Amino acid sequence: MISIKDISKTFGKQQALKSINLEFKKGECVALIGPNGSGKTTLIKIILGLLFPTSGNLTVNGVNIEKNVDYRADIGYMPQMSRLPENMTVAQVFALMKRLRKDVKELDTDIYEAFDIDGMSKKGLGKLSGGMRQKVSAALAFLFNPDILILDEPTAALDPVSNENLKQKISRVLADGKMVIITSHNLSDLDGIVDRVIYLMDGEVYFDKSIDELRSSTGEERLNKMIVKSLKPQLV
Ligand SMILES: Nc1ncnc2c1ncn2[C@@H]1O[C@H](COP(=O)(O)OP(=O)(O)OP(=O)(O)O)[C@@H](O)[C@H]1O
Repeated sequence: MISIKDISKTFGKQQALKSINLEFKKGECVALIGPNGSGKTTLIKIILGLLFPTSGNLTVNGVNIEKNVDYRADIGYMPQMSRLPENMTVAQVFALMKRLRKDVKELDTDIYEAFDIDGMSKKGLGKLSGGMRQKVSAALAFLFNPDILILDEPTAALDPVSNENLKQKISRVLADGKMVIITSHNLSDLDGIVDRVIYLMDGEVYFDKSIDELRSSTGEERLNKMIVKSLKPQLV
């Protein structure tokens, strides 16, 4: 579905990504984790076409993304910091997005309903709490039934019930054959939903392993313990 070949990205003298090679397949839920500044958001932005790589090649469903940007319609993105237009109400932003995506006939309103977006529809986006903003971003990410979901720290501001609602929704879309890439520093949020872990460090893939491999190599059941045991002692 997504094929990343030799992708590097530099910002001035800072090399944010160093020759990354990765393949993402249908139905996979991949955790993209690593320390602050390891390159997770840069990689996500490159997949989304929001940043161009300095070198390398990226194809989505076989199409080189530099040649065709239509692939973006197949990706639902929940950013770490949503840049929502502050002067619009919640209702207005959903109306606008629906007008822009008239091509999508079947909307997925599960998260919209679970998060009671109607209940905040008259509020201005600039007046929402952090958790409310995250709920609006999540509802928008799922709304147009994308094949690929990219969720950057999706649970950081969510209350426990909403967090659980989101996890259940992720499991359902995976069962439908969609692909999910998720980043989080809170590894317990990823327990039970991810089936592969990519650990980035200093812009490089430090390891890329399935949960089954991690379980058998570490003898642990919880993701955070698997990760700690998989890192060299000096890095823990
Ligand atoms: N627009 C930019 N200009 C200059 N440097 C940048 C820019 N964006 C990212 N970087 C640098 O690239 C490196 C990787 O940053 P990135 O945001 O991808 O890390 P991250 O793994 O997402 O971190 P975090 O866990 O803190 O969100 C960092 O050293 C960062 O300072």
